[in-house]
Amino acid sequence: MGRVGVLLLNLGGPDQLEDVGPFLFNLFADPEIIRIPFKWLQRPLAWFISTRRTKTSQDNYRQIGGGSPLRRITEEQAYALKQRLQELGQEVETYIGMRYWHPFTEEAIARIKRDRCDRLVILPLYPQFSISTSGSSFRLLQRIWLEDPKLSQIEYTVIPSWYKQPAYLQAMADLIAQELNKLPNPDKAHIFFSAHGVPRSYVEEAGDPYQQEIEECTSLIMQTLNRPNDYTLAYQSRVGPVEWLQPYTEDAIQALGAQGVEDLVVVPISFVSEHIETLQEIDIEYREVAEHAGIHNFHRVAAPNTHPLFIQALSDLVVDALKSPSLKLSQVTQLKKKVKMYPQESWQWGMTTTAEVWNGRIAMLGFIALVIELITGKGLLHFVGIL
Ligand SMILES: C=CC1=C(C)c2cc3[nH]c(cc4nc(cc5[nH]c(cc1n2)c(C)c5CCC(=O)O)C(CCC(=O)O)=C4C)c(C)c3C=C
Ligand SMILES: [Fe+2]
Ligand SMILES: [Fe+2]
Repeated sequence: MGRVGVLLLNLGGPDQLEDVGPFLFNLFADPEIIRIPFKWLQRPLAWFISTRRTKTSQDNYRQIGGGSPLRRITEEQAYALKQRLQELGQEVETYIGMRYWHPFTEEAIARIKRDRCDRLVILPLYPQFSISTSGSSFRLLQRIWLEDPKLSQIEYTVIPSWYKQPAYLQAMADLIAQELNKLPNPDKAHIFFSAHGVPRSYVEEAGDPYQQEIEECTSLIMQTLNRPNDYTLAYQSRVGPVEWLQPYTEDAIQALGAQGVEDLVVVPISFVSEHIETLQEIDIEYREVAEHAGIHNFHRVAAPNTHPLFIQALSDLVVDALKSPSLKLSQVTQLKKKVKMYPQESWQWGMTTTAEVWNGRIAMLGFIALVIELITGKGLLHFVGIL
């Protein structure tokens, strides 16, 4: 079979407080994260938003020890996966390609070339597909492949999403059961799935399958868990002025408090490692929301991290991918049906209707921003919540 590599894709996170600004710049400079129809505006806007957001974001990272644990945990997962595959008689080398921070995807590809891999399995560490996560990484890889003809020698296959994988569902069910079993009356607890949100337009206009995959994943986990508990699904981490998938986690927690729920068991559902959204947003911010809503027993289910069943899930995915016909990066968007990656075909240079509408919107926004800033001394983005 030759040399086999497994490329694990993830978002990346700042290792220390000084990294927060440049990390945020990389994130907002990604057109799959902020969709604007003018390429030239992307980087100035990314610079503007990241500069203004850095302090708030640093305060959050300070609360979890001054940096993201994502790199360390992803390295542990990569190591455990390699060990397990070795036990199964499958020698592989694992590589980590982060989208917005070290080790960058480009660095991983350089190592893959240096090691002369003949076969490569591309495995995003996101169980569900979203344009903003796996989609963005696939897009970047497609560009890297186009720019480097040598890469065409590597026989690769992509795993687009894997939220139905049985060992993954069992790992999630086991982690939930562990938390429920700590309670005096486990059946009474309300299980609260908190998924990372995306803007509603991703699903409704761009055809992102994310919401459907999250919903299906949640019910599959509940079936696997096989307990009588009530459950809710809500979406966290909204940023910016537009509407995101609803219900929002904070609203749903308040509604449950008003209904008299006393025990809440929160399950982070779109990530497979601890990071700022679990350690800070859920454990600190949403715990406080729950407390105010009268829910005093707030519990959080651990992320899969290196749970043996989760590592088994990853290794099963790799073994299956090596046996199946290969799936190319260009085939993923077709497979995910009508997903429209940025830039959408209708967005062209010149005076197209879309460009005209956007020119008008931007001019109007600039004017409103100026008036607000003159009256209040604060910029518009402060009010729309992005800063
Ligand atoms: C499935 C997971 C994720 C989706 C979907 C997603 C979409 C998405 N995110 C932003 C903006 C931000 N994300 C930030 C951090 C962050 N996001 C994810 C995962 C998903 N994002 C993770 C795992 C992390 C944390 C990494 C870490 O440091 O541990 C941040 C930075 C943190 C902050 O300032 O709040 C921003 C900003 C958008 C706009 C978006 C969809 C369009
Ligand atoms: Fe995010
Ligand atoms: Fe957040």
